[in-house]
Amino acid sequence: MKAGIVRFPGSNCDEDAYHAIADHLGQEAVYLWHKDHDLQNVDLVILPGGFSYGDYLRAGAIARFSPIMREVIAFAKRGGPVLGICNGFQIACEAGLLPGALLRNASLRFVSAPAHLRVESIATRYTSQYHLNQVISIPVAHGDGRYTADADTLARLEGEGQVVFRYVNGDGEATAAANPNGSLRNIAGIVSAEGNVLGMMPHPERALDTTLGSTDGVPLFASILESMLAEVKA
Ligand SMILES: NC(=O)CC[C@H](N)C(=O)O
Repeated sequence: MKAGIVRFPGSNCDEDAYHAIADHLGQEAVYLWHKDHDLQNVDLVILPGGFSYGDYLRAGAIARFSPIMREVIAFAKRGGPVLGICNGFQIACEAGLLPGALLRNASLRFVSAPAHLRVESIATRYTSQYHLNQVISIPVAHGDGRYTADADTLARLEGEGQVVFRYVNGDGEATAAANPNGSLRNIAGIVSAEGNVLGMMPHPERALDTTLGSTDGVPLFASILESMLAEVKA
């Protein structure tokens, strides 16, 4: 598998994403500069976390117009897998690859803390290696993570099983206190209707080593590889 990690001015989780692919999965990883027009035949695009363009206007609102995004959007429309983490989720929403938007945290504060998530769907290429309803610990670090969408979109996401991760407490309950940013329905991550684009505010690439406090991000990257291998065999 060859993964492309997009670097925007202000990306700061690009090297962590590279580390996840190259060192944990042992797969090829390349950086894709935001001004490039060529995806270099990658099998997976990662839109990493950070503060692209300093989050000016709105997080992700400028990055969405970077030249590489035209290629990323075309890749996604062809069914190519795109993983948007944190700022990458914001960019994916701004680019129309995922429905809804990420607003300023309800607290108006940047939040950096471990968060419990419940895995709401294992029928995705990103979560097949988890158990359904598994409660995992993945860190969040954002100022603009409050997921919002209109009522029809929310109903569709819930009805079609597109809500993939929800903020919960340690007992797996989606309470208001467990919600770090005020996201509607405690939504932490969603997948596109076609299943190829996943956006999530928490950082699975920061939960791959025991020294960092959690290895609960490992199954996410393992799921991606597993789905690629299954496609090669098919
Ligand atoms: N770590 C991240 O990607 C978070 C940055 C993001 N732009 C924010 O909401 O603050």
